[in-house]
Amino acid sequence: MRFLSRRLVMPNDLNFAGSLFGGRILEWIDEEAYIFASCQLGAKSLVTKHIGAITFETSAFQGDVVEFGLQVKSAGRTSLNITCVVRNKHTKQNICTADDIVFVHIDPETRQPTPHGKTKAELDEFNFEG
Ligand SMILES: CCCCCCCCCCCCCCCC(=O)SCCNC(=O)CCNC(=O)[C@H](O)C(C)(C)COP(=O)(O)OP(=O)(O)OC[C@H]1O[C@@H](n2cnc3c(N)ncnc32)[C@H](O)[C@@H]1OP(=O)(O)O
Repeated sequence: MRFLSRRLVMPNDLNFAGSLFGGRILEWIDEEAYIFASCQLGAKSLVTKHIGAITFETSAFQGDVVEFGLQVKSAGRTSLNITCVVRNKHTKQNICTADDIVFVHIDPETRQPTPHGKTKAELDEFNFEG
C-alpha cells in the first residue's frame, strides 16, 4: 500500500468533542479514493457505487497530519475495488480503514456502466505513477 497524500486537521474538521469528525474522514476517503481510481484507470467518469466496511480505529486531533494509503484490491469489467487506510503521519497509528470501496466507470452521456479496459495485473504492473 502506498501513502500518496496528506491533510492537516483544521478546526472546522472537528466534531463537538474536539476530535476529527467521522463524516469528514469519509468525505476525504471518497475524494482520495476517487483520485486514485481515476489515475489508475486514466478515466474521469467514475462514480462511487459501494463502500463495504469502515472501521474507525483511533482519533485524530487539530494540528495532526493524516496520510492516505491506497491500493487496488480487485478490478472487474466496469468496476474497481479499492482499500484506503488513513493513518497519523507522525505516530503511524491507523485512524480509519475503508475496505471494498467500489467505483464504477460510466459513460458520461448515458451514465451507464462501461468497461474500463484494465485488469488487476496490468494495474499492478504499471502503477508506478499511481
Ligand atoms: C463543505 C462540504 C463540501 C463537500 C465536498 C465534497 C467533496 C468530495 C469530493 C468527492 C469527489 C469524488 C467523487 C466521488 C464520486 C462520487 O461520489 S459519485 C456520487 C455517488 N454515486 C452515485 O451517484 C452513483 C449512483 N449509482 C449509479 O448511477 C448506478 O448504480 C451505476 C453506478 C451506474 C451502476 O449501475 P448498476 O445497475 O449497479 O450496474 P451493474 O452493471 O449491475 O454493475 C456495475 C458494476 O458495479 C458492480 N456492483 C454493482 N453493485 C455492487 C455492489 N452493491 N457492491 C459492489 N459492486 C457492485 C458490479 O459487479 C459491476 O462491476 P463489474 O463486474 O462490471 O466490474
